[in-house]
Amino acid sequence: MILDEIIARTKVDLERKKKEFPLEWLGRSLAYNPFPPRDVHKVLKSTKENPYRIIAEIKKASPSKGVIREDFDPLTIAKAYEEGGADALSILTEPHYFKGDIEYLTQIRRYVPMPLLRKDFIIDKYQLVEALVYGADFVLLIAKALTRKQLKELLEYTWHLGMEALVEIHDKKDLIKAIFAGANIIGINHRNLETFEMDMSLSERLIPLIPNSKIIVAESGIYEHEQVKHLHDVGADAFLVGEHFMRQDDIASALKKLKGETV
Ligand SMILES: O=P(O)(O)OC[C@@H](O)[C@@H](O)c1c[nH]c2ccccc12
Repeated sequence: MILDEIIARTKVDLERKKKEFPLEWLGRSLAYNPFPPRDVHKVLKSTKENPYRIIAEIKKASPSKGVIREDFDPLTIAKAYEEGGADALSILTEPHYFKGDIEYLTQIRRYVPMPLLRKDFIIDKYQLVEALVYGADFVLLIAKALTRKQLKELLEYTWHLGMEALVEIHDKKDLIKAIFAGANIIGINHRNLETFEMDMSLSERLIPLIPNSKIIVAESGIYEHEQVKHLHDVGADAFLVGEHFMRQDDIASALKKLKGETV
């Protein structure tokens, strides 16, 4: 199972990092944290003026597609996303399967003003402190990768650090976990992380079960404005889009088009 494999690899990396750079050291640098986390609720909640909130993803590769973008410069991509009007950015930091790098967070945070999501397989508080130190405003927590207790603990520690979390779900069981943990932002991933199968109707089936107060993010497999419109009609506030943008020459125009603007 690919999710288990990625998590096993993440654990190995984590043990190594904890030895090389213990949490106490990492925590110490926070006394001078130059990157205080910013509020993401306002940015992600759909409004009449700006109904389609876009979280634009920076991702070089994925386990299902291999390398998606050869000519990969995270800063150039971040600028194009800013120009296109992205509301937030999702930065893959997982190094082996997605060819990400935690340093991208800091580099991008210094370069563009949008809030940043650390997109990784978070299973330990250490990674949350790391996210904060490197400049993330919010983090991904995958319900399927965590027990109820772990999810709740990691979510509460995320808030303790002043950040927010996008809690990702793929079925009713995950949704119950997310609600139980108290998630404010719920992401519905149309892609099954264990089989890579896509189910674009998942949002319309799960959204009616989610309390109104939550911010809802539709994730994966989004490439055209019609989909965004439909997902917004069924209740999504924001849209997480990666591969479609990564395959464009003119990323800024693609983003505007996805929002339904004429370019
Ligand atoms: O590239 P896409 O199909 O637009 O999907 C983006 C994003 O949803 C996807 O990268 C993603 C969603 N959840 C994840 C969890 C881990 C890694 C990646 C993901």
